[in-house]
Amino acid sequence: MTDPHVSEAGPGTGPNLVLLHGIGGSADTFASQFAEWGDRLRLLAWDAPGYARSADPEWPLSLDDYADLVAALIRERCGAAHVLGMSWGGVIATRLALRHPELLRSLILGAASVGSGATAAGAAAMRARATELDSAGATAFAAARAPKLLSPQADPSTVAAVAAAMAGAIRPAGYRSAAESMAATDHTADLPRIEVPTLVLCGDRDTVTGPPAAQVLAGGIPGAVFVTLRGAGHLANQERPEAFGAWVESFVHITERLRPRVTA
Ligand SMILES: O=C(O)CC1=CCC(=O)O1
Repeated sequence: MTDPHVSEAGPGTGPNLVLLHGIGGSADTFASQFAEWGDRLRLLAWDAPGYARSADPEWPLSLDDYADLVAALIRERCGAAHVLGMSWGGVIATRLALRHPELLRSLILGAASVGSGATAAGAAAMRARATELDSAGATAFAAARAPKLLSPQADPSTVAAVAAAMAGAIRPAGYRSAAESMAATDHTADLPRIEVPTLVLCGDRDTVTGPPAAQVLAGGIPGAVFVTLRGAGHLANQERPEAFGAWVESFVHITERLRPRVTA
């Protein structure tokens, strides 16, 4: 497989922050974070295989495959990193923390869940999405999906921008592979094994995963910090970038100070 596209910014000295987009996104859905942090954090955001500028996967990838690709990216580009995943990206980041904990300085989960495989209905709904994309096409699919990802207060121009970005990012091969990896995953029993400092964020107006799914993560991961962002829907990093950014940047710097653990 050809290497996925990675958008990069920031000082080579770090701290390094890897950004993993959701199932309807791309590296560009972190535009606000690039604008805010680009001069003080080293940012690396991929277009997952089959999304935006990255080539389609030759076969469907498992969640282990996605996590191992991110692990390879971190090893090649920066050695170790803070990892922020939104939604599906958060599910990949969780698997990365389980499989390659030595590569993570911290784990930051935005609008994430344990995976759609936690319930049979969730898994079926996720698989049905890929079929819907096949039949509707990217533009109509994204136009229908975008309003559900923002709070009811979001202005129409934000909804239109989210729809346009999604339509430009998604293709059937990438989306189907992502949806299948979500549908096949339930991390509930694995959460207590996560040893990486973890921040869980979610918008209080998120009706896709929302506070209940975030609370399962925060309750299951030892020592996790849990933050609810008022007025944000599922795409909290796009809808409330200032509040989202303040929490994430603060957590990155706090966890940087946890190391090295030098004994006196
Ligand atoms: O498109 C959506 O419904 C939002 C979403 C679910 C999983 C993910 O990554 O994004």
